[in-house]
Amino acid sequence: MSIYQATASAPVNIAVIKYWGKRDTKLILPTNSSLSVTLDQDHLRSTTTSRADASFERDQLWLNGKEDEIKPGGRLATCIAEMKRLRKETVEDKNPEEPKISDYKVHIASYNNFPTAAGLASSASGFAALVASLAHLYSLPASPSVLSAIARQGSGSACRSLFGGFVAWDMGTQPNGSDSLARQVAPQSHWPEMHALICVVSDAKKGTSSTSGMQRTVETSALLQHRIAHVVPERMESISNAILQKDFDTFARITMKDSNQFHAVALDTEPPIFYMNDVSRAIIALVVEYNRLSVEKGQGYKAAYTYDAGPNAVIYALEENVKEVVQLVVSYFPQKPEEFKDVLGLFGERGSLDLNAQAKVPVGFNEAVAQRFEIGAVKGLIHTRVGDGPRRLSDEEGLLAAHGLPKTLA
Ligand SMILES: Nc1ncnc2c1ncn2[C@@H]1O[C@H](COP(=O)(O)OP(=O)(O)OP(=O)(O)O)[C@@H](O)[C@H]1O
Ligand SMILES: C[C@@](O)(CCOP(=O)(O)OP(=O)(O)O)CC(=O)O
Repeated sequence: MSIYQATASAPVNIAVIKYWGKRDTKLILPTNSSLSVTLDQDHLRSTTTSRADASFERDQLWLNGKEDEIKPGGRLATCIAEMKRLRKETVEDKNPEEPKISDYKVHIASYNNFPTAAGLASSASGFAALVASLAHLYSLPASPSVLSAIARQGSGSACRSLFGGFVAWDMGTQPNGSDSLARQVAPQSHWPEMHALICVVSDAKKGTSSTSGMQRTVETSALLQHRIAHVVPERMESISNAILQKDFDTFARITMKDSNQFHAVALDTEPPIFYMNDVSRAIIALVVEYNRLSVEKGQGYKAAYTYDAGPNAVIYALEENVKEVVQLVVSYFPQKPEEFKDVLGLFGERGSLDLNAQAKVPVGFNEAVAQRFEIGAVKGLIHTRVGDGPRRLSDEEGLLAAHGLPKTLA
């Protein structure tokens, strides 16, 4: 008897032009286009196994070993139903020899190798991995662009995780969402020197979810309307060009301005929404001073901070400058030795990184721009880089056991 099963992993993406606001909350159609960098799934990823079987009684999903309810009409149910529809229409109806597995219920097990719902974009990698694994299970001829329209209905930002590299989500104009799709601006190989340092300020579940926060902004913020009409269209074009020309200075300026404006529209919401805290703002001060010094030396901007709907910072920097940026952050936010994940081996045997440094800042750096914090203010640093899109994994890497329940429950 055949086993119909597939496993895929998908990356996280962190936007540099932020998506914030929906014009259609059911189809998840945004009020502005957005653009992100896909991060390397060697470090942060969601892995999902899907299986279809005639014996299954209902669609079920386990996230990190715990069953997550698939609410009728909810986002998970919509994505699964859309994938079954694609299987039926593009495979089974066209070829009667194909098994009618779109009629079977599915069991899905997923695992995030980083904190879920902590502002580290788990919904993005999660829905991208879900859609990618179902696409393999159903042997769909669908392109990443078609799949992006389905992942979008799980979580808007998830549509961008269907591609590697630098990815735009074009807002589209059609009421049915047919042109609200992700598109690759440049592949990972175009600018592999683009690295990212994630400063984990908090890995707790956040107070105001992106979904409810952005709707409140749409309903109450006049500044958001200005952003949508007059700011984002031009920024989308300028940052795409900066990426194509590998112009880090322009990339950094736009990235930081857009993060600032996103948090300004959050503050302009009624009641106001605050996602950043004192630690977030101190990291901004460090990056600003670091760039000031670099511009003074005639070298342009060398680091760019960005914050999503939470206090964690993501700092983009070119590979050649990452060591300096890490050292700077660690000088103000000392780390426990085990909490700096030097996954790319930047510091060898940690020879040149002083995890408790008091004053390891570049010459000329104004140390008064921020106070020095205690161990634990930044709970960990994750160094990663631009990465590729979803990957199909082997059956050995599957998360479901023979009986169709997660291996972790077996
Ligand atoms: N691997 C996964 N498979 C399916 N769904 C997932 C997966 N990971 C996360 N999700 C869904 O995404 C939700 C978390 O999304 P939420 O937007 O609250 O947090 P986040 O994605 O970490 O933060 P943000 O999107 O603001 O950066 C989870 O509660 C779950 O419903
Ligand atoms: C600040 C953001 O990270 C907001 C992400 O919002 P979500 O994609 O999580 O929202 P829903 O579509 O309601 O699921 C910016 C971005 O990723 O572009």
